[in-house]
Amino acid sequence: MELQFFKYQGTGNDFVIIDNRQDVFPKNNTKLVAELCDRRFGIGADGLILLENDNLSDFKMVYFNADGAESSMCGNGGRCLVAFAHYLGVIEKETTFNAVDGLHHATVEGDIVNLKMIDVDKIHEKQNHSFLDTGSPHHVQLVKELKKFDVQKEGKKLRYGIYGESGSNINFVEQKQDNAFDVRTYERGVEGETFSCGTGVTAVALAMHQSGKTAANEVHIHTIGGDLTISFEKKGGKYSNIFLKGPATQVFKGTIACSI
Ligand SMILES: N[C@@H](CCC[C@H](N)C(=O)O)C(=O)O
Repeated sequence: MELQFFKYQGTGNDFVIIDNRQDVFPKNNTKLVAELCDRRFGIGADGLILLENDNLSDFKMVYFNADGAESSMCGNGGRCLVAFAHYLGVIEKETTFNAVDGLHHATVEGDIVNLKMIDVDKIHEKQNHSFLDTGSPHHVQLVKELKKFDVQKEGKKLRYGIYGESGSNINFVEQKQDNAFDVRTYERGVEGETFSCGTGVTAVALAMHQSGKTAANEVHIHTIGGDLTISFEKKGGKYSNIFLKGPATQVFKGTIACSI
């Protein structure tokens, strides 16, 4: 059958998006998801997202990594799905939608989507890194000369080495100004470096604040694929009102033949 799809990107983190309100997509077909995300034999993407009906909110987000497995929250994917819902006319400029980590509020202004992330009250600070969950698990580590850093090799080593089979996403960070950081991320489920990771840069902003590298409540992050801003409040050891803001755009749409 012919499957209609849309391709979106948020700071270079790219996704195949499918309108699944009529329940047309076989969610348990891991092989099909991986094939659609394949950059040579499929459409090509870091992940695939379904937009579905939801009883509690405007729509539901179902996220799969490029390896075909359903996974935890994707921040850039969430921003792209909000842009898609706006394009479809499912929402106007404001929304609340349901995702694997709970309800998310978001606003759309042109191609800028501002997405509220889950509260964070646990940041594990180790000798040379931090670990926290911003909807997905993230290792955050400062390095020197980030541009030259071997993200693929070191990311892969840590992803399995410290965190076992379930793994973690691995973020390498270089501070540029008091409130500005460059970040490169190795994503589990993609098993390689992506151009940007939304839950990852959110984790970086909070970890840098918690460790005293910045006192700012609005942090600017530069990734390979573009710039994102993270704002938050901290009260009694808990980070809340965390917002991830940046561009999310439709790249192309089409149909693909698949045997489902
Ligand atoms: N690219 C994402 C993170 C996607 C989930 C991640 N690969 C995982 O399985 O933990 C983002 O923008 O947050």
